[in-house]
Amino acid sequence: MATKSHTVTEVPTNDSPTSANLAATRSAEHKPRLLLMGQKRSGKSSISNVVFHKMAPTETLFIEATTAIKKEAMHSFMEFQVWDIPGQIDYLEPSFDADGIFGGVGAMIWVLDAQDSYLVPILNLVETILHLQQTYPDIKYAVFIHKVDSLTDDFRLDTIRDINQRITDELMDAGLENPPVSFYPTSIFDHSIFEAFSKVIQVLVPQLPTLEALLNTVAAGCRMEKVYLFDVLSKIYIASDTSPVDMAAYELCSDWIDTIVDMSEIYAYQRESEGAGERDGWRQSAESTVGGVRGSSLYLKEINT
Ligand SMILES: Nc1nc2c(ncn2[C@@H]2O[C@H](COP(=O)(O)OP(=O)(O)OP(=O)(O)O)[C@@H](O)[C@H]2O)c(=O)[nH]1
Repeated sequence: MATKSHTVTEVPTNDSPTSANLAATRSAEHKPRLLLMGQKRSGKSSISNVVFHKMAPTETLFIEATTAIKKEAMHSFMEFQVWDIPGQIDYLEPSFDADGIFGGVGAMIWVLDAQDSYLVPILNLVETILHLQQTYPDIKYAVFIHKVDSLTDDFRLDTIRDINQRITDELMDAGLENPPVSFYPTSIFDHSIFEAFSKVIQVLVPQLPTLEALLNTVAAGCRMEKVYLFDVLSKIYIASDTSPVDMAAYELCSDWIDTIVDMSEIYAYQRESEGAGERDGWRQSAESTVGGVRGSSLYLKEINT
C-alpha cells in the first residue's frame, strides 16, 4: 500500500469561468483530471466524501447541495484531481468556458441515481458525451449506476441491464461505434464504490502495465494469491496483479488497511531510519501479517513514495 495526501479547493459557480479564479488555478491543473458529474442529488458529493474523506455513509444524509465546483488534488503514485461538478451547472451553454473544465480531463464519472427516474439523466449523459466527443475525443466515460443498495436483488439486475442497454443504444443510434463508456453498479454503503473508483483511476495511470507486471512478479515469487497496490486513505487500488479481481479478497484487504491505520494512529512509534546518512531522519512504515482470516493469510507492507 502507498501513502498519499490530498487538498481541496472550491471555485464558486456564479463566477464566470473566464474569471481570475479559474485562471489562477489553471497553471496548477496540468494533472490528469477526473470529473464527477450527474443530476442534482444523484450522490456525487457523497461519493467524494466517502472515498476521499472517510465520511461515514450515513452522514451523507446531511450533506448540503453543492454550489461550487469542488476540486480535490490527490498526491499519490500519480498526481490527479477529482472535480465535483454541481448538478445545476449548465455546461453545454455556449457562454460556458468548456475548455477550462473539460480540457485535460482524463475520465468523466457520470453518477446516475438508480432509485430515481433515470430516462432524463440518460438523455443528458448521451447529449454530454456526443457534445464532448467532438472536441475532447480522449475522455473516457464511466457510468456509476448508483444507490443500487436501495433496489431488491431482481430489480437491481434488471435496472443495471436496462440502463446499460439504453445508453449504449442511444450512443450507437447517434453514430458512436464502440462508445468509450463503462458501467459500474455502486453504493456508498459497501465496497462497490471503492472498486469502481479504482477501475476508473487505473485508466489514468500510464504506468499500469509496468505496475501489473511487477505485482505479477511479487505474486509468483511470494506465492501470493492476489496482490494489490492500495492508496491508504482512499482505499482505492491503483493496480493489482493480472489474476481476476476477487471482490471478497479486496474487501478483506480494504478492511485490514482500516484496522492497521486506526491501530497505527494509536500505537505507532517513530523508528529511526537505518540508512547510512539518514540517521537524523525518521521513517514510519506499517507492516503486518495476519493468518486465518476467512481461510486467508494477509500480508500488508506500506511503501512511502
Ligand atoms: N441509498 C443511497 N443513498 C445515497 C447513496 N449515495 C448518496 N446517497 C444519498 O443521496 C443524497 C444526495 O447526495 P449528494 O451527495 O448530496 O448528491 P449530489 O449529487 O452531490 O447533489 P448536488 O450537490 O445537488 O449536485 C444524500 O441524501 C445521500 O445520503 C447510496 O449509495 N445509496
